[in-house]
Amino acid sequence: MEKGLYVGSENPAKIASVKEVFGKDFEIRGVSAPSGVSSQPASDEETMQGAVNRARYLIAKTDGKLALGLEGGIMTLNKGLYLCNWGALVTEQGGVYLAGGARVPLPESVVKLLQDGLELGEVMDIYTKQRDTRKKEGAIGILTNGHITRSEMFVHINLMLKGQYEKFLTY
Ligand SMILES: O=P(O)(O)OP(=O)(O)OP(=O)(O)OC[C@H]1O[C@@H](n2cnc3c(O)ncnc32)[C@H](O)[C@@H]1O
Ligand SMILES: [Mg+2]
Repeated sequence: MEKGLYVGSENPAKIASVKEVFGKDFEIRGVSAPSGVSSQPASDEETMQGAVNRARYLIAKTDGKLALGLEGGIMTLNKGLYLCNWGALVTEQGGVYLAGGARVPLPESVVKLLQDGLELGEVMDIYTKQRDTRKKEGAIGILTNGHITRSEMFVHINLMLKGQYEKFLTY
């Protein structure tokens, strides 16, 4: 039987990114897992915690050899709001690997709607007049004119997680 890697999400953009990086060596299973933080994390700390919580939940609840949490959020820097993303890979033995993703400033029109209490996913749908932006190119795709999609951004995070995990195995 293939080794199982559980991803704490049913979002196709997240699952595709994990398949791309870990799919050769693991059977990838996407299942929703509670982040244990706000549905719209508002700092690096909270976003990272959401990723860790999702992964820890799945390593405890499943027979997976590895569990991976990916979390999107926003954070403040120099009075501006930025998109941020974190990934956490947790092993059966309880080891935790962390990696942070790309950050870009959020335009004022987006910030205004976030301050009204909307989630970034909802704001991006209003902004683009489309549905489910978060499952497609994501905020990062919209803000970078399609040069980096949400899935590609998570691929980068997953590669950083995979690399750290591999390094650990060879120590
Ligand atoms: O189903 P899950 O795995 O929860 O996936 P999600 O799309 O809701 O993503 P997160 O929970 O990781 O993100 C937290 C919130 O931030 C929003 N968000 C984060 N990154 C985004 C992106 O690149 N594009 C659109 N929305 C994003 C998302 O819609 C949520 O409201
Ligand atoms: Mg969510």
